[in-house]
Amino acid sequence: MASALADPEKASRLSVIKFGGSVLTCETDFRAAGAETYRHIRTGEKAIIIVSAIAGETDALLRQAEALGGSAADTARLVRLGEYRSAALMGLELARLGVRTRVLDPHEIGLVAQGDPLDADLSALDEAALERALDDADALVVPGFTAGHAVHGAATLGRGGTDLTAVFFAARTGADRVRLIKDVDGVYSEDPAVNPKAARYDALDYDAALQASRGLIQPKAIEAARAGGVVIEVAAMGAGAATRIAPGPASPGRLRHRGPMRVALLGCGAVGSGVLDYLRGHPELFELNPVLVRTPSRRRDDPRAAFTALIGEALDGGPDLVVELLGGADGPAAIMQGALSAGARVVTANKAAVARHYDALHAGGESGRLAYSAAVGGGVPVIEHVAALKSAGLASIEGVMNGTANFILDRLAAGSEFGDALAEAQRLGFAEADPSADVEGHDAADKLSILIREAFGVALPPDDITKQSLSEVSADKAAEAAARGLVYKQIGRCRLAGGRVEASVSVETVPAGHPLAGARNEENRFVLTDAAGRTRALYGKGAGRWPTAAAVFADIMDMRRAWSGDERVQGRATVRAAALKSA
Ligand SMILES: NC(=O)C1=CN([C@@H]2O[C@H](COP(=O)(O)OP(=O)(O)OC[C@H]3O[C@@H](n4cnc5c(N)ncnc54)[C@H](O)[C@@H]3O)[C@@H](O)[C@H]2O)C=CC1
Ligand SMILES: N[C@@H](CC=O)C(=O)O
Repeated sequence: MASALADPEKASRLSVIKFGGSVLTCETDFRAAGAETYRHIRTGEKAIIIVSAIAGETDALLRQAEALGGSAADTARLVRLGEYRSAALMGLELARLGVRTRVLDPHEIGLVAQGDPLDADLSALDEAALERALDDADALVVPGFTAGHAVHGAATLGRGGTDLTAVFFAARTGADRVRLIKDVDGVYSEDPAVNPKAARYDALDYDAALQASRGLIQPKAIEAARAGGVVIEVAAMGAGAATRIAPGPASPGRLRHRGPMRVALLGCGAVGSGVLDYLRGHPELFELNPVLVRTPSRRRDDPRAAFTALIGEALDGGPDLVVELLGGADGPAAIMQGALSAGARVVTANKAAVARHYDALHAGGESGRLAYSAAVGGGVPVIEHVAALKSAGLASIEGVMNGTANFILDRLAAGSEFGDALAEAQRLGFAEADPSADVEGHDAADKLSILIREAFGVALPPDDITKQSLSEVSADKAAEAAARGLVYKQIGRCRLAGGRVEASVSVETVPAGHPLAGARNEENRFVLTDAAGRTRALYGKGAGRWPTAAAVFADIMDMRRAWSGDERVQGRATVRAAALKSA
């Protein structure tokens, strides 16, 4: 099918992901759905997210319509509200993580159906409108199950119709992946909740899928996939493996279930507390040791976990995974080295420890056992992009890479006092425990030092990077700059010149039209440039509980998949050199 999105480079980086009512059982489930979406975005994919109503809402709305006894078209108008609500909740969750997101109602993208208004078939989509929306967003959220209707104004697509919406979008956009997220890890010969001995399939053709997946996938969606040549993946939240529904022979495949991974969480502050919530959302995947905090007595009323001040208790029994979120450099680095030597995997957001102990933390460690995506950029997946674009020959990186500094400068520009702006950044959980790290540029230098390692393989300790302090900037100076069309920014820069790396953290004014000038609040921005002058810009939230915890949790889920042998998951290589734009 012809499509404005059929450009192979764009289409191969586009996923359609559908979250059904079995995984959206209550409002807190949107947190897990957001984390699942972020996992795709951070590998460089764009995603169209199709959502169902929260479980039970459609039935309740149908009962309400039935009691009133209106027309089919008015029933469709009422029943669609469950999906509209889910789309809004998903948009809010993704925005909280800093994912550039747009929620689109059917009329904004010309999504139209025909036939019975309560069991309609999708017939039209304005692909050009969708492509325009994708230009400025990494995730588009669309309510499933509903569309406009030329005759009746509104329609729903029959039970399970969100599957049909997802397949229709995949067919029309040329996306190479449509993933239906369910509460099972694939299609079984029968419902495994009823018959635990039912056989799971790795692959099924469309006819076999129609037989096996009754009650799991809407039959109209399977027929639409067959007609549109769409490969459907059916998977559980967070899983790599999926059942693929595509032309070809059926292939049974039982997954190896390893049970919960034992996790030691060290630190439960701004970031650790968010990570604890994510971990608790998956009791089937993670078993928590007592969480390391300074004062367990202050946690008496926190029912989420057991707490301890003793590192020995936190690491008791040799956990499979250590998540370090303490802050500081030497102490945490020693703990992480010990854990790696003992064979554990380690995830951290600690840039000071990684920058200062890079060699020790990478020495002897099996590759892939240490991950620190959140250490640079918070929720902006800059380390992933640098790793993937390295082969294109990166020449320089510049960016706003400290959320607190950017937040303060933004507030100064709005007339706030320096002290008030800093206090607010601390209250919001952006600042380091010692905020002079943010203000004096040490934190940005730590991040730059890590990026230099990842991009150029060169060791440049953070202490050797020149820095400028923010403290010279005031509201008056910011106002003077604004009158001249300039904006103050703290900018980290590094570039490879004649085999040597030059790097600095400066506080300077840039013209309002500069790519870094528009960074607002705690936002981070990065511009990666290759030797041919092609650039790639990355934007997102660089600090704060949820964006950072989502990045940490994405690393944790990668570790869990590797640990359990569930590695059939898209990797970092999804970000391609083609993602670089000519200047
Ligand atoms: N807050 C943010 O936006 C981001 C933070 N990070 C990094 O994540 C890490 C954690 O940051 P936050 O959660 O913001 O810090 P935080 O200060 O809010 O939390 C750290 C927690 O660990 C506890 N802690 C420290 N040393 C301890 C020890 N020896 N024993 C027991 N408890 C101890 C502290 O009491 C505190 O509750 C840091 O390395 C930070 O640089 C990275 C990206 C963003
Ligand atoms: N203090 C840091 C936290 C994230 O790395 C910042 O403000 O950027």
